[in-house]
Amino acid sequence: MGRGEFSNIPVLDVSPLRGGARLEDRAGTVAELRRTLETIGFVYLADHGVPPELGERLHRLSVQFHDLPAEAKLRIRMNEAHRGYMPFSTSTIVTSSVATVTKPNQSESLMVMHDLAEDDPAQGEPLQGPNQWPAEIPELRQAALDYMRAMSTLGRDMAVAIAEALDLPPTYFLPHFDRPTLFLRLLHYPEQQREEGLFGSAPHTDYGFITLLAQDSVGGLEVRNRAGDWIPAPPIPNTFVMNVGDILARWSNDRFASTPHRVLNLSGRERYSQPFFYDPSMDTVVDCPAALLAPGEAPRHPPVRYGDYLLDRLNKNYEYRKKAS
Ligand SMILES: O=C(O)CCC(=O)C(=O)O
Ligand SMILES: [Fe+2]
Repeated sequence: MGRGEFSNIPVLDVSPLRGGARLEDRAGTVAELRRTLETIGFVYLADHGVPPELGERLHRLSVQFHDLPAEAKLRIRMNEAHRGYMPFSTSTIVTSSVATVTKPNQSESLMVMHDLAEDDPAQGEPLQGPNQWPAEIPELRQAALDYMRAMSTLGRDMAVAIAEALDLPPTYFLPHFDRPTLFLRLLHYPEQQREEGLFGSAPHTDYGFITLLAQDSVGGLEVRNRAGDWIPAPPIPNTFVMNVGDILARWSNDRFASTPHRVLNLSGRERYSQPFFYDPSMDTVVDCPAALLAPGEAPRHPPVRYGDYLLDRLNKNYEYRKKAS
């Protein structure tokens, strides 16, 4: 199967990739992971070790949050540190390499990032600041933090497996995730009409390393193959959809595919989803490992500091940041 040639997204049992499994038990799963990240860039993770109650609890609280009156949500409107509530019609993906996007996404969301202690020396640096929690739902904070912790364990397991899939030492990426940049986005998509150029989430690729998505039972996520067909990525209970982001594609010298996807919620129901973006430390320099290059071959991209790259993308795509940049 060549790059982009797919008509469905496979389910991978990743229990052999969880911490502690022996190398010889991992080889088959790693090979399958390599194949699917090269050709599709998307895969469902089954038997991933994240307790289902954590995601279910967060989902219930996300529904409660989005049910709050607009004034309550707007009290925690997104801050300069990229944490808080994003109302409808405030993000337009102008950096999309995939489509000319002009209509804002039909979604609202609460953005949570890695939590910083008040006395953390990084406080005040770009994207390092306080999370904002709704006073009306005090349980949300702990539920989100518990979920992010469990998902970070899975993210780290996947970073090890991804290194193996690239024939790098298993620990290759770990120093780059010393202080990982984490985003948990609690998204709400109202039902929408079919209309030219109107999307819950317009066609885009993700910025970061990997995305681990939990979605409810409604469906609407679609992934583009090489022929230009949009392949559904329907909900499968107790799995996450994992996909390769642009910075992993770049790190891998484009061996792994950061594949365009979109959300269209034509179901007639409200849709909720919880993508978790597991990204490297802000200070990490993303540079193609020499081991991925043939003798004399040049890397396809110059090295970039992840934090600089990320700020550039965010400044272009989010209304609230445009004035500042
Ligand atoms: O809600 C979804 O299913 C996908 C969301 C997404 O693609 C994103 O937030 O990057
Ligand atoms: Fe995405």
